Parts: sequence; C-alpha cells; structure tokens
Amino acid sequence: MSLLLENVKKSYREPDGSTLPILDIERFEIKDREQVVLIGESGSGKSTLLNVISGITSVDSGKITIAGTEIASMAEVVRDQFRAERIGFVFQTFNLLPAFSALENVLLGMSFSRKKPSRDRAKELLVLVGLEHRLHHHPKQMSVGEQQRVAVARALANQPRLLLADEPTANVDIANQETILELLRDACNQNQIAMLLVTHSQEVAKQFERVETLTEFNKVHARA
Ligand SMILES: Nc1ncnc2c1ncn2[C@@H]1O[C@H](COP(=O)(O)OP(=O)(O)OP(=O)(O)O)[C@@H](O)[C@H]1O
Repeated sequence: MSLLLENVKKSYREPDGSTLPILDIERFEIKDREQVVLIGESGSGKSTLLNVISGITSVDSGKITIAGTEIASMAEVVRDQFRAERIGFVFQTFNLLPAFSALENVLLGMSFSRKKPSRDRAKELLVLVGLEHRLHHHPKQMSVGEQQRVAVARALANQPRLLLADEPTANVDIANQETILELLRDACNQNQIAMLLVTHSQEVAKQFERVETLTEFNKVHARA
C-alpha cells in the first residue's frame, strides 16, 4: 500500500488557548498506484490532512505509513528528507519561486533530495509537460496554466511514491484544467505513483473512480 493512516488525531490550539480538534481518523488507506479524490466542505480539514500526510504538520497521535515507512514518529529532519524524496506536491497557488526560471524551479525541487540535481532530467520533465519552449521563462512571464505545468514537473522531479495535489486546477481555466489533470494522471500511471487529490469541483471528481468525502471517515465534524 502507498499510504495508511491509523488512529490519526490532529487538533489546533485556538488563540484563546482552547483546543480545536480537526482530524480523528481511525483508518484511511490508499493502495499502490491508486488515484483518490478527496472532497469535503470548506474548513473540514482537507488541507490539514494533506499536511499531516506529508509531515509538514505533526499529528497529536497515530501512525502514518507511506510506502512502508512510518513517518509520524520520525525526527523532523529525517521526515523532511523523506518528504523531499518520496512525496510530490502540487498546490492551488503553484508555489513557484518568482526569481527563478521554469528550469531552475524544477532543479530546486530536486535539490532537497540526496540525489544530485540533473539539468537533463529537469528539461525532460518540462518537455513532458509541454514546456520545452518555456525553460528559461520566469513565472510571471508564463500563463497560469503554464505555471501549474511547471509545478507538476517539479512535483515529479524526485520520482515520488505519492503525489499530493491540493486543488491543483482551482486557478486555471477549463482547458488547462483538463491538461493538468491529464498530466497528473498520466504521470502517476506511468511511474506507479499513488495520488491523493483535493478538489471542490464535481467536474474533476467525476473523472476518478474513488472519491472520498472527508467528513465520512473523519470522526470530527465539519465546521463550515
Ligand atoms: N495553523 C492553524 N491554527 C489554527 N487553526 C487552523 C490552522 N490551520 C487550519 N486551521 C483551522 O482548521 C480548520 C480546517 O482547515 P483546513 O485548511 O484543513 O480546511 P479545508 O477543508 O482544507 O478548507 P478549504 O476547503 O476551505 O480549503 C479550519 O477551521 C481552519 O480555520
């Protein structure tokens, strides 16, 4: 299996000092190569779930196993390394660095892994997403669809086992939405990557076989 959450609990500390429970998940599994869409009301904890899976946010308790490795109990520095090498991310807002070209953004994605960044591989990835003519453009010189394609190339840079996508098509038009989804799905299929994709769009969700609603497997109720 690619991902297994067991008895995962996460709460935040409110400004008044009280505790705000967000996640209480007994079991959630994504099998190898499975592509899963996650939907749920605003504020129900979807981004928090992606953040605990990636190890950006620590859990209060529970186990998170990714490709056979339990990450919740790892020291932070080890978890950061694991994240860099095993998990790819695509965000709603792309998160590209504005001072760097498309090629440099992909190379930067590689620099967090222990492997040596390869310009050839970075170029190959940009060609794969159809941006061979945009290698040296900076984010502000590219359309939003192109920027998101750079983000997809960056997410694939370290050959991840799991791809986490947080509303990757929310800021692109319909034509680009299709392109981005196709790229993500093809890349996952071809490279045996499992994917968890958060979306608010029914259009996007209906293209996937497995659609999970967070409030149905999270014992903490939505706050929306
Ligand atoms: N660092 C934080 N500290 C305190 N509360 C937080 C923090 N991050 C998120 N929250 C709260 O946790 C809840 C879940 O937030 P989260 O962003 O995970 O929801 P979401 O389902 O992704 O929402 P949306 O669909 O609107 O993006 C929200 O009520 C939010 O205000």
